[in-house]
Amino acid sequence: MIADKILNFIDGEYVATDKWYENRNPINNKVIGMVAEAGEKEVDAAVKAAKAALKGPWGSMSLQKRIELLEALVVEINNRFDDFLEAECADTGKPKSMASHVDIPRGAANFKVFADMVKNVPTEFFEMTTPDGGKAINYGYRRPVGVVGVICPWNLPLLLMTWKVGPALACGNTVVVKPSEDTPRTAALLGEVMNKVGIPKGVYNVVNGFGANSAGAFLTAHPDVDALTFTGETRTGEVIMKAAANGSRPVSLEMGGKNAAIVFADCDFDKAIEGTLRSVFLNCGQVCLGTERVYVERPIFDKFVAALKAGAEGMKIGVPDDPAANFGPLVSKKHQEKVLSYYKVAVEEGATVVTGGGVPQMPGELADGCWVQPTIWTGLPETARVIKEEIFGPCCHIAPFDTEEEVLEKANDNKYGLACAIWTQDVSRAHRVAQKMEVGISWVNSWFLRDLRTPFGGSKQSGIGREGGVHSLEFYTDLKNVCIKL
Ligand SMILES: NC(=O)c1ccc[n+]([C@@H]2O[C@H](COP(=O)([O-])OP(=O)(O)OC[C@H]3O[C@@H](n4cnc5c(N)ncnc54)[C@H](O)[C@@H]3O)[C@@H](O)[C@H]2O)c1
Ligand SMILES: O=C/C=C/C=C(\O)C(=O)O
Repeated sequence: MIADKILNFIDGEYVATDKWYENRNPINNKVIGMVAEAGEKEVDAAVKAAKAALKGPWGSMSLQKRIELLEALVVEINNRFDDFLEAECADTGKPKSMASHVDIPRGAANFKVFADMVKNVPTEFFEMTTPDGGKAINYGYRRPVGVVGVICPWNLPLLLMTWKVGPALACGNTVVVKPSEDTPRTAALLGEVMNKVGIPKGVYNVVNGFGANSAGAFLTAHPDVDALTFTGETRTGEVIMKAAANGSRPVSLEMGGKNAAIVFADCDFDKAIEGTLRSVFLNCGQVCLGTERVYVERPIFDKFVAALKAGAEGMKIGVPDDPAANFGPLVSKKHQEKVLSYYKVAVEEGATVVTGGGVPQMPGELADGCWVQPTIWTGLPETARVIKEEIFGPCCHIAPFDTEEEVLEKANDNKYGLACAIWTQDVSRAHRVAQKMEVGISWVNSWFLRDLRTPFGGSKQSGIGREGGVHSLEFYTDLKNVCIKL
């Protein structure tokens, strides 16, 4: 059952407001619900509830009990798996075949991994000699940072929200989440799960709305929010960083990308094609780690372009319930307009359109949806806008290269530095290139293979800070030292 009213979740209660906005289904752009937009009053109530919860049962709860609650959350998310799947696919239009393997399982795993982490990771201890010939010991201990504001994007809504809420709660914080205005459903549903397993009131709060002059800006400006964690566009991250400067609050920013795939002639060709098809087209290209620039060593360039074209043309476009579909719509009309404007720019810049470049013909009411074709270009100079700017759509440019130095120069010539995929069977070259890439995450002969204990984040304008594993503990706790003279 898809809810037709999506409410805020404040202090354990669902809260309506007198301001509503439309929630649309991207497959046909039909209104399928109304979202209660939080104003300053509701954001303030959510932050106050989160602050009070730190002083209530949550703040005094033993670590063991907290871990048990997080483990219960994992079980309950899995019990409600189909509800989360329905909600996520209604908001995004993505194929259920994908969301049931990526989005929802990771929604649960993001609680499990950080419950294990806080159980198993020790803090540091140092013994020292003192000037009088005696001894002192030092030990570190971690305290929650407090109320964490969590600002989320729309591309992997549950996955990216729990990626921050999981460690925040594991470390004993409370949160106020601002989901993307386009995808509020799974964050709201998680409130039911929190209540069901007995997470105390006020620990998890959700406020709906937009960015500027709405819930996003009210949350980031609130003086009782102690830290801000954000995933989204680089320009928005900069605005949030400015807001965080008031009160010297810490920020963690996971932002845009313009990721390269580098394909050497010695690669396992079929695996490189299969991996690049995923990295360009998964989630209709709406993955921050996705490939939008492909560099292929010249001896296999023509063969690679032909095979990627065949793969793109073999994508099965369809609605979430179609079990064969592996390619859904973009998230909104606004995003469809943005991606199509880049399709136009590519042609104006002189690209050869290898495949796609427009809107697929869809039957009946689906014709009003946010569909675009999988698209491949060749023939552009490196200065072209579609090679430099993040599009966040199912498209890539493929260029040939002749030497390792040349491809490193080109792949690194971008303001973003999130991720890359390197395809080669030469192990020395794999390490060499991976380490020279100016990115936070290099995949070799794979893509989006995630071990949640590893550092995750972007270099250059793709981010500030790392989350994942112990790195999340660094952000979500205040590490203190106690020095004791013996
Ligand atoms: N690096 C990563 O891990 C990662 C992961 C996913 C997406 N992304 C990036 O996210 C972008 C797509 O997501 P998006 O379009 O939702 O991003 P966005 O920046 O437009 O919005 C993200 C969130 O910020 C909120 N927001 C906007 N303006 C705000 C303001 N002034 N104050 C407070 N909040 C504000 C939005 O309402 C939304 O909830 C892409 O650039 C993509 O690369 C990065
Ligand atoms: O769209 C961006 C994907 C980000 C993925 C993660 O943050 C993750 O896998 O933890």
